[in-house]
Amino acid sequence: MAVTPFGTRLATAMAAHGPLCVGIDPHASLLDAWGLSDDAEGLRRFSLTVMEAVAGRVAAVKPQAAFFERHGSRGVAVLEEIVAAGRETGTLVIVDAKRGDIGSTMGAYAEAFLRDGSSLAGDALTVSPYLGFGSLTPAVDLALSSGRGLFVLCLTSNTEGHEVQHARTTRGDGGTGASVAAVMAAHAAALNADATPMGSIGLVVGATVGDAAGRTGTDLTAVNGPLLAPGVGAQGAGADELREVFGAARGQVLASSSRGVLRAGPDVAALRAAAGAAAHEAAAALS
Ligand SMILES: O=C(O)c1cc(=O)[nH]c(=O)n1[C@@H]1O[C@H](COP(=O)(O)O)[C@@H](O)[C@H]1O
Repeated sequence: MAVTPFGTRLATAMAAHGPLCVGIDPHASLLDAWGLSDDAEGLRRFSLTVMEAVAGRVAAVKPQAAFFERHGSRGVAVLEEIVAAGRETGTLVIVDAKRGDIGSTMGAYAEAFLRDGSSLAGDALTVSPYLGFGSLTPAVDLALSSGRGLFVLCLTSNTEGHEVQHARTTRGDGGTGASVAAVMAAHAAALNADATPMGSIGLVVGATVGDAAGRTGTDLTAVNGPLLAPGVGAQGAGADELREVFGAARGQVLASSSRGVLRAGPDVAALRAAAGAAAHEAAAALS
């Protein structure tokens, strides 16, 4: 039986629950604020509480791998539990591991995060294209053949990203070419061509980047794939910023908030209310 592509599954989830992804970022300070120990057991209780609050109620969750890896193998086992919980509850899981390496090694990362049967394989993976977009080919191939997706870093929410992402490439004749971000977006657009309602190769474009897409000549409307927008909430972006950054591309935006929602915990009802409010705000901003 043919698998349903990630882009289709995400579009359905966004239509049902609104354009919000809840980031699961168990910072040591949040574990402490929730009265949990900074160890694998605290991490597990934190993460399962977030899933209890939002699973089946938001379009996606995005566990940030570093916060699990810092607890060693027991932390990674908790990440596996979250991936399994997503599958059981029908909640899309974007594993935010930001992998990127030479193609032969990228193949192994793809096997870990995108292969059917791998305990770390959610529905999509964040990847870094800064070893060259072509180095991601093994991940692109496995994602597309398994009905999974990728979110390729394009214009990240941190200001340090400019020196790489806003830099101009050199044309064959030696003249100044497109920006690096625009080149990454064009690669994604090519992979998503003809997909409906949208393709499975998304981009990460921070909600904090202001008019960066325009300044770098990055055509977000042409991507025809999901645009993951972290930076909502704790990094200061809200409805106005989402509208400014995405303009006519706003229909494909999945706004992402971690601490802005997680700070409402550990009470499940309060977490659920915070996620609902964030989803409502994102929907209003992006409609
Ligand atoms: O890929 C990401 O998710 C990401 C890209 C980016 O440009 N900026 C960014 O903040 N993120 C992630 O999004 C989350 C933001 O968390 P909050 O600032 O707490 O909402 C973190 O897990 C970041 O690693």
